Amino acid sequence: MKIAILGYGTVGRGVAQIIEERVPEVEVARILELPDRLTDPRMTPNYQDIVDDPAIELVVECMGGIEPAHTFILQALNAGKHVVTSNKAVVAAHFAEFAEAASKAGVGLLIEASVGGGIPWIASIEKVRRIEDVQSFSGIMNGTTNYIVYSMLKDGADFAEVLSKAQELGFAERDPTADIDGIDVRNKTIISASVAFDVACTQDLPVSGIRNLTKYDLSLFGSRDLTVKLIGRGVQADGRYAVSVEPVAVSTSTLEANVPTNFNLVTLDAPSIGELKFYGQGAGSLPTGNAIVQDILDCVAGRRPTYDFSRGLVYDPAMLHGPYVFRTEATIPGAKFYEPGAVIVDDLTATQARALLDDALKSDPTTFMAAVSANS
Ligand SMILES: NC(=O)C1=CN([C@@H]2O[C@H](COP(=O)(O)OP(=O)(O)OC[C@H]3O[C@@H](n4cnc5c(N)ncnc54)[C@H](OP(=O)(O)O)[C@@H]3O)[C@@H](O)[C@H]2O)C=CC1
Ligand SMILES: N[C@@H](CC=O)C(=O)O
Repeated sequence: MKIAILGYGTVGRGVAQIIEERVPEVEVARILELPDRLTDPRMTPNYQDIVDDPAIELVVECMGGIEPAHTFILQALNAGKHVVTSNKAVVAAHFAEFAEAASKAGVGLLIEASVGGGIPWIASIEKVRRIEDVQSFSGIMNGTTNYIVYSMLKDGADFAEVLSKAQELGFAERDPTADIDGIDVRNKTIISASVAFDVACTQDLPVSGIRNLTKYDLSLFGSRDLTVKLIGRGVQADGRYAVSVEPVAVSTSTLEANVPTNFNLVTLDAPSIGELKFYGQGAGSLPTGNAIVQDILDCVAGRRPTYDFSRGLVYDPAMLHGPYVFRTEATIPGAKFYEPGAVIVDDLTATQARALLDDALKSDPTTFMAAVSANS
């Protein structure tokens, strides 16, 4: 199969390398590159050269961002080309539109690399769904923030210093605020919920990140045998669902607490299979490239995933609730002493907690908030 790669950066190069070294049945025939970087005869700065070429059967989009990725993906699908993408921002924003275009054109839309990098997460959700509903999912879906927390704890490193190291290593987003403010996990949570629950998941979910996490916060939780992880999660039951993204204080004895460096760990729960955990590299050139090449090979083998967002589950924020700790100088209504400088509110929904955090940030911009896991 002849394919084109849009965007020759960390992920695009990983895809090309894996295909060249290991997958002779696929040929990277064209690469969309910027006009000042045309170093290979396959490269073109003009997308029409790709979309109008009938020999190109599949387009890999790994440019990132919303536009022009959104337009290029739609043009490819409408031209009858399969699309494989790692771009969670554009999939989270336009999933239903892409799915409809792919279905109309009778082509594949494959998005494995958009969540969990090299981990076969989306394919596993789809496999579970052949038999039964996914009741819940949760996990560490962002390598950069896991790497930050891990390095702060292990090496006593400073937040900013580790973040720039994550950028150098190629797994932080171009705009790393997407990582540290939870936006990247929000996109991955939206995509996971869409596939797991058949919902056109709202973009308006409660999202908090680890921007204000300090070494003091880690020692505060550490004194109670807890550590902090940025967790995306979703739950559904009885025609309702809820999703959230927030720092969670988890027991140091859990698998989540012990996930090192930039690894991811995602979990799903379903009635007959029970709890399933998936661990691996959630980012990086070759792991992410590997997930894309797996999607390409699935497409060659005829796999055309279908996505159905018509189930009509109702969003119910009350489904996700529990205790929340705030390290702040602001006054938090209903809060009790937790540790010096920190208070706890016994039961809040994720949405209520996010609203309290917004209020607290007005008087103390350094406020940090974390949910306390039920297993702690
Ligand atoms: N890096 C990772 O580990 C992972 C990344 N992803 C996702 O994959 C996507 C790609 O990520 P990554 O490879 O890291 O990003 P990079 O920034 O390394 O690569 C993107 C490349 O696309 C180029 N590009 C952007 N717009 C255009 C355009 N209009 N025409 C031609 N080239 C263009 C960029 O050029 P320039 O730099 O000059 O703008 C850059 O070379 C993103 O959506 C990201 O979120 C998903 C999983 C893991
Ligand atoms: N920035 C992301 C890249 C992969 O999705 C991360 O750190 O996990």
